[in-house]
Amino acid sequence: MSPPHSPTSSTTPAPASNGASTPPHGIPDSYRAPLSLGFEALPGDKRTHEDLIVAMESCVMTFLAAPICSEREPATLANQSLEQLQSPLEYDSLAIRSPDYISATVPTIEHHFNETSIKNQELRLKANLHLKRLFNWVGHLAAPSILLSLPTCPSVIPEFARALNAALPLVPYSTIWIRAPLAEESWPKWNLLRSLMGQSVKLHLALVVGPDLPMGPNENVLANGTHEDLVLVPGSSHTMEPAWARWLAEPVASLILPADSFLTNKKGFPVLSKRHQQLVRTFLPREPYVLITPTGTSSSSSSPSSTSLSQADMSKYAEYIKYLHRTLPKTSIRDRFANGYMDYLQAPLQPLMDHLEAQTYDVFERDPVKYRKYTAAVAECLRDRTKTLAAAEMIKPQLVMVVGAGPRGPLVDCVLKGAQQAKVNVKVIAVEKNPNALVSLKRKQKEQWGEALVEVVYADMRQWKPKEKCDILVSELLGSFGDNELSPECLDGVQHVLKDDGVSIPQSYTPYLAPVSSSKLYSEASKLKTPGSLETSYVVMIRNAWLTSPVQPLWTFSHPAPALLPDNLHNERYATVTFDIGAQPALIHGFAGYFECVLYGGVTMSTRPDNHTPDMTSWFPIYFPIRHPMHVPAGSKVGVHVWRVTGAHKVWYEWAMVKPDTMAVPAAGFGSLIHNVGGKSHWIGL
Ligand SMILES: C[S@@+](CC[C@H](N)C(=O)[O-])C[C@H]1O[C@@H](n2cnc3c(N)ncnc32)[C@H](O)[C@@H]1O
Repeated sequence: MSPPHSPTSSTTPAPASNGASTPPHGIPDSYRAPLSLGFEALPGDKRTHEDLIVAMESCVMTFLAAPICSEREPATLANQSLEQLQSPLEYDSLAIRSPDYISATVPTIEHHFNETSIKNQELRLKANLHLKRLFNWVGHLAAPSILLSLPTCPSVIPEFARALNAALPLVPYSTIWIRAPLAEESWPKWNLLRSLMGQSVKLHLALVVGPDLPMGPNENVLANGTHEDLVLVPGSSHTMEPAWARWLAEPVASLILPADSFLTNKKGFPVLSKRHQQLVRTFLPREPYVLITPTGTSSSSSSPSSTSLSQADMSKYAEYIKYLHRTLPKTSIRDRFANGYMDYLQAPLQPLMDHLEAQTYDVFERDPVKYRKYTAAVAECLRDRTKTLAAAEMIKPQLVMVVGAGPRGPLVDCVLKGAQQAKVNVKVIAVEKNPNALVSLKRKQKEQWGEALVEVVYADMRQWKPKEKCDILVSELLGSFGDNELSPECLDGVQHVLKDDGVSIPQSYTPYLAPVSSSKLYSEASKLKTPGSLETSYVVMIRNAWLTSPVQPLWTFSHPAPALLPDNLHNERYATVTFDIGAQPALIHGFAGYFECVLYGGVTMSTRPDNHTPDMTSWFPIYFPIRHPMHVPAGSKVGVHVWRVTGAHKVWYEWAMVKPDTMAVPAAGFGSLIHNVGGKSHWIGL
């Protein structure tokens, strides 16, 4: 486990747990993410801003998107002079004229960046002036967001990116929503834009979910509408089609549903196809602004057409989306636990070097699943150890040592419960090095267990010299990456107390990893601005991300360790794993780590996304960033090299990502350099 620890940012709530975070309190079973639902008024709509707000409220919607200008923009700015575009806006030319209702309004802007304008110096200047003029007005109104379309032609994107960069300071309170169709060809363009803009955190996506949803080249939708080869949705137990998964890694602020993406049911009401429903249901828990837009925004176009929706129609669409939201599956225990901590980076705990706080232990103990697993493991182990004993020998209790017992000794309770289930006598010794935890542990011994049944010892397990050896050694010293809270080093130091045929629970553990694409995690780590923030691992409930390939194992630690070498050399590890990138190119931001643990025999615990122990909340995944996001083409490979290195007083990881098929020299843009050399940015104290 990893307990509560210092948050990496002062603005986010502080979490805690087994390499994990403090769970949110009091989220009811029925909790659902809130729904923000709005409609889009198109250019040329004659209604005033106030009329649109009234229409929005009468449909019980929460926001609207509407053009800033009252007239539809002509296709070019040829008829406007440079002087006109430099002068203040005319009151009559504006549709959004005051900050009234601005918090419920997303102004939309028709820009003029296209193949013609970028080749004509005057038109290019005009397109820039026009954008700045409107951004200036939006900045004046302090609108929370602005919506504008991704240029369709890739050659236009560098100029568009530069113009946006230049205009961003004019809208300090706004985020930019880039309207782009959810289509294969959109992603490289979006990726180019945000890369040119330096991964700006102000840039978000407004994804247009058109009538034709993309499908990967080798994918197959079965006759019953289900998909052959689903991928996991990070931070949940759900799956989705591979061609859509990459969008989960993007900062999707809004989901735009054009009216022509809906079908009409027998009663004449708009409904979505099964695939559309699955897609919308996957995104809804991420709380996007759902925007209904009139017919004509097909998946191949990023600009809306010009037919408005009647109020009666809008209400029908709104009702349907509300129905989808109402009927979302119940939030899982894990999701409720992690609510508010999704994508929130935390420094991994150091339970060996630091003394954990009371609140951290409280968090650990809120996960009944882990303790049920330990109880089952102890019971199975006790049965196995005693099945060949004669009745007379059964009278002598099995000696079980719980090392790192914590303040309330929940693992001691597991041992006693397991012994009861196995009908085997036990004697328990609980060892703890945290003096504050001893206070409550002693009290529990006195008031609940009794001194005859449970002995309490204040000691660092590595230096402890008990009089007798034990049958079973129980511990829980695991971090989000398995061995990253120094379970191997602690258990090596205490394995001399185990009889020759004694058993350690856990018996072994194995870290797993997968490349992760997540501009969110990367920008959160970059934002920290601490030296080495991109060479440090973070415990984080990963959600806004795409695992580009299935997880693979690195190495295994088994206990008792077969041989101990001087200077802890036997606990050094190196592994290299190669991942196939599927049918879509990706931008990799590092790798995500998990672990699997064999407690005893068939009793296991796992945080792997593909076989996570149901409802277990004790561990969040771990994120290892790379300094330079790595572009990988479809069908290529990514190699990850990880070292576990030990020194006299510390243990650390070093890592590098490379492209094994090109053998490109690691450098910015190709692959990462070796990170955290010598543990310079992050290490775990022995
Ligand atoms: C992750 S907590 C687990 C607490 C409790 N066993 C549970 O499962 O809820 C690990 C505990 O091991 C203790 N610990 C870590 N290293 C230790 C050492 N070398 N000797 C004794 N206790 C240690 C910590 O103080 C902490 O209480």
